[in-house]
Amino acid sequence: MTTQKLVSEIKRKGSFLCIGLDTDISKIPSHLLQAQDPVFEFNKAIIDATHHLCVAYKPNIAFYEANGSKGWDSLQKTVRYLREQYPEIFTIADAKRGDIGNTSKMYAKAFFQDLGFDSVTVAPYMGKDSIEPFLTFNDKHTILLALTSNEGAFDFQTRLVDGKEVYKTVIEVSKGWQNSQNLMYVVGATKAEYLMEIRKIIPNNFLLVPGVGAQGGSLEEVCKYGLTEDCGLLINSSRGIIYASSDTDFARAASIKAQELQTKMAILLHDN
Ligand SMILES: O=C(O)c1cc(=O)[nH]c(=O)n1[C@@H]1O[C@H](COP(=O)(O)O)[C@@H](O)[C@H]1O
Repeated sequence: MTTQKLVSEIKRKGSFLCIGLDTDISKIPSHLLQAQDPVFEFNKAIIDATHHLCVAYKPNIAFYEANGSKGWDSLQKTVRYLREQYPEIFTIADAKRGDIGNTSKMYAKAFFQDLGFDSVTVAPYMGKDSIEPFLTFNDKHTILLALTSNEGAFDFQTRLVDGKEVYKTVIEVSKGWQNSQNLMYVVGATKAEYLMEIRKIIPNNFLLVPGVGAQGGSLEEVCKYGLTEDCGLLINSSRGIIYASSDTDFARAASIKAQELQTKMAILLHDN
């Protein structure tokens, strides 16, 4: 999907919500466990109930890999379902990959070609040649971890090296790579106070912002410095939406939570 198309969907829906499909088999309502593929049935119900309120879904690959080949099957079915039923939705493989060039080439093939995701999250630690294979795909997006939402972000990312925070160096250097127009960046909602500085370096790039809801980040705080003319934000919530209820009404409960965020987003977009 092109960035232009993503922006037009954001404007059309009045939403920059990304729903995280961190589908944990141990948290799925018990009535679904008799289904042949409970994870897919859960995802399908969540998607059907919320697709009009969000612009993106982000399956976290760990939750699927943890179920072995069955998990990979559930993932494949989920992405196929999204592409066929809701082709206007932006899909994110939250895989946090990145390796030497020929290995990254295989990761890029797996997520962009085989599974058909629009984007994938990658870790910048191994540098340019570990990211370039992802960037060569047209109309696919590589989402680089910049400043993450967790406490461990302070271990390396905010450390000064040659007088500059490591996360700033990651953003500045990656901006110079070939096909860097295909880059988006992860900035945790719990780190909203850093966004003014980040926007000075990348005034327009899209940011994937996880950490509202369960991790305590604030939507309003993120928007204060993160919003751009073209929105420039995808705000993710996973547990706060998909586990709003553990009963038979789980999909409806998820749509109520998504609606709460979408309503706030529509106002923020309007006032921007
Ligand atoms: O890359 C991510 O999506 C990510 C980066 C980050 O800095 N923090 C973070 O929480 N995430 C992911 O975003 C999701 C957050 O889930 P909730 O805290 O349940 O909303 C999880 O899938 C995390 O793996």
